[in-house]
Amino acid sequence: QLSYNYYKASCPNAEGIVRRELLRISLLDSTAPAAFLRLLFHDCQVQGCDASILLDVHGPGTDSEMKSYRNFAIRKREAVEQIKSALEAECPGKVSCADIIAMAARESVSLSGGPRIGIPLGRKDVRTCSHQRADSYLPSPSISVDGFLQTFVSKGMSLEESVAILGAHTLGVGHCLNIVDRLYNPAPTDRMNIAFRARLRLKCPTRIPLDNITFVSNDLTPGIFDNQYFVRLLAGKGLFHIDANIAADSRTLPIIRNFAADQNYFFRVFSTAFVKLSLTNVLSPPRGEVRRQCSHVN
Ligand code: HEM
Ligand SMILES: [Ca+2]
Ligand SMILES: [Ca+2]
Repeated sequence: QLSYNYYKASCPNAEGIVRRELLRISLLDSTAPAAFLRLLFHDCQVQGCDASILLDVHGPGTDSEMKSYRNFAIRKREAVEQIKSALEAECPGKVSCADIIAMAARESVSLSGGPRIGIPLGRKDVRTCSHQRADSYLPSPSISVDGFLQTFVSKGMSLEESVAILGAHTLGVGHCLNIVDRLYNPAPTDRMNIAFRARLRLKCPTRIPLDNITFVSNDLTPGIFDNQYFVRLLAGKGLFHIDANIAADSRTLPIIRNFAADQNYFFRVFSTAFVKLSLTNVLSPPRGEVRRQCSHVN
């Protein structure tokens, strides 16, 4: 059973240690918070929030999810291991890797200027993973609005919460290979701002896969958790198909307008959406374990 004070007796300073380590990591690499936030989504979206994405073991039925092309540019798995080591030093065998991913994502949001979000803890770590499952459950950047809504409504989110959670794209970057089709072969319905497209073409000069080394930021303030992402969507400056598509859909457009106009409102809805994301199909005893090392089952 999850609860807000799960580690009160077994590791009272768990959240403080995660915050301290995350700060240390982010001071060395200011792009780390974006990576941690994406990591939570990519963990929870495949099997549930169970740290399956951290497993390295390659054996029968346990291919690392990192083999999936959908996990392209996932970063900071090794930094989760660093946080884990700090926790093991203080309270060995107590804090699960799944909880560390959730806490690190939560701290990343507030560290970047976003809302402080309370999340229940007590997730356990899974013993299996499959890269095929990652292939089929992680969404493509050109997913339809219907597919996008289904993904999040199935986690108990409202329409508003589904739009808010995509506001995570206020942080971080996208690689050219994920946007070149919009730059060089756009659908007639694609309403990307013309000046924006011209600028992106300069940053992504060719459409060949070499472009996996070039990237552009998700919004103008990729290190700040704010509502700029929604402001930019209204100006035709969304990066990926799905970003642009929700700005062109009559169900989601009014919500984007509200978030662009009122950052506090976005923060409130994002917070409840974040909690729901972090509770996707969690394991609690007798299922699951607390790994000693996040990259390996015990
Ligand atoms: C239908 C849903 C989604 C799609 C299709 C999608 C797609 C993408 C793509 C293609 C990238 C760029 C990867 C790259 O080229 O480096 C990206 C980055 C990112 N996504 Fe999403 N995403 C979705 C939902 C989410 C959610 C729910 C979150 C978090 C709660 C999230 C957080 C992020 C972050 C923070 C980045 C930047 C990562 C970095 O800078 O390392 N995304 N997303
Ligand atoms: Ca998972
Ligand atoms: Ca931003």
